[in-house]
Amino acid sequence: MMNPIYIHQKEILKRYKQPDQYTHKGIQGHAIIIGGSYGKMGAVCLSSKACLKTGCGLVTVFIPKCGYDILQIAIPEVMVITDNQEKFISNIIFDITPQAIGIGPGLGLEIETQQAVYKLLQTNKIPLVIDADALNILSKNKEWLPLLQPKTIISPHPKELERLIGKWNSDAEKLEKSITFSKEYNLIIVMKGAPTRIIDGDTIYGNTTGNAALATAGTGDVLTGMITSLLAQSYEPINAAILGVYLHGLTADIALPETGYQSFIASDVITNIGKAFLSLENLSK
Ligand SMILES: NC(=O)C1=CN([C@@H]2O[C@H](COP(=O)(O)OP(=O)(O)OC[C@H]3O[C@@H](n4cnc5c(N)ncnc54)[C@H](OP(=O)(O)O)[C@@H]3O)[C@@H](O)[C@H]2O)[C@@H](O)CC1
Ligand SMILES: Nc1ncnc2c1ncn2[C@@H]1O[C@H](COP(=O)(O)OP(=O)(O)O)[C@@H](O)[C@H]1O
Ligand SMILES: [Mg+2]
Repeated sequence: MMNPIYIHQKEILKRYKQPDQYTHKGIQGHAIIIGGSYGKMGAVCLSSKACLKTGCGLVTVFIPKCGYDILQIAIPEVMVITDNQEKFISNIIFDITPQAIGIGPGLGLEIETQQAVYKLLQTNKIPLVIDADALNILSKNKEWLPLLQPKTIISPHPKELERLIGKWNSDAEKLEKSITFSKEYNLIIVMKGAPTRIIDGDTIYGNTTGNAALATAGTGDVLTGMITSLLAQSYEPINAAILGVYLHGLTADIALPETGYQSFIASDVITNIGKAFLSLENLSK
C-alpha cells in the first residue's frame, strides 16, 4: 500500500485558486444542499451557511416544508425550495441548474426519502458530495452504488464507512477496504476522523490540520457545505475534497486559543472560514 501524501501548505497552494477581482456572483458557482427532516434542520442551516462562507456565489437548499421559516430566518442569504412533504423529503425536483450538489445532512431515512435519492441518482450528472443519511441510504441499498458518477465525493465518519464497506480489524485493513471500494465505484472517499484521510483509488492523502475541538455535533455537516462550495466553484473533485478538509481543520486550529476544546461548536468552524482563507492568501503573496 502507498504511503499517504501529506497535505501541507505547499500542497494546498498548488491547488488553491485566488479569487478573480472582476468575478460576480453569477460565475462564482451555484450550489444546492439537499437535506433536513423534522428536528434536523440545523444540519442544513450549518451546511448551507458554510457553503456560502466558502465562496460560492449562490446557494439554494432543498428541504421539507417544515424547514422553510427556519432556513429563511437563520440565513437570509440562502434561497429555499421545499418538498411537498412537511417533515421529510419525498421527491427532489428543482428548476435551477447548480454546478454542485451536496446531499445528506439531516436527511433522515424515510422510505419515501430513500426513493427520492434513488430517483436523483438515476439521472444526476452534476458533481455531487454525499454525506450522512444519504450515505446511510446507500448502505441500505448497495445496488444503487453503480449509479454514482465518476469522482463523486463521499464523506463518511467511521460508522458510516463501516455501514458501507463492513467491519475492519486494523487501520491497514480499513485503508485496504476503502481503496478497493474507491476503485470499484470510482469514488473519492473523505474518510473522516483524526486525522481525516482522502482516498482516490490507490492514492491516499493525509490531512495535517484540525484537532479534537472538532468532535462536536454538526462539524461534518459544515464540511459537506465547504466541499460542495469548492466543487461549485469549478475545483476538480479531488482538489475540492483536499482543500475543503484542510480549511475545515484550519478553522479549529485558528479558533482553539480562544475557544479551548470544550466551547468550540460547529458554528465556530463557519466563523473562522474567513481567517483560514486569509492565511492562504498571506502565504501565496
Ligand atoms: N443539528 C443537527 O441538525 C444535526 C444533525 N445531524 C444529522 O443527524 C443524522 C445522524 O447522524 P449521526 O452521525 O449523528 O448518526 P449516525 O450515523 O448514527 O452515527 C453516530 C454514531 O457513529 C459513531 N461515530 C461517529 N463518529 C465517530 C468517530 N469519529 N469515531 C467512531 N465512531 C463514530 C458513533 O457510534 P458508537 O461509537 O456510539 O458506536 C455514533 O453513535 C445525520 O443526518 C446528520 O447529518 C448531526 O450531524 C448532528 C447535528
Ligand atoms: N478528535 C478529532 N480530531 C480531529 N478532527 C475530528 C475529531 N473528531 C471529529 N473530527 C472531525 O469532525 C467532523 C465530524 O463529522 P461528523 O461525524 O460527520 O459530524 P456531524 O455528523 O455531527 O456533523 C469530521 O470532519 C471529523 O474529521
Ligand atoms: Mg455527519
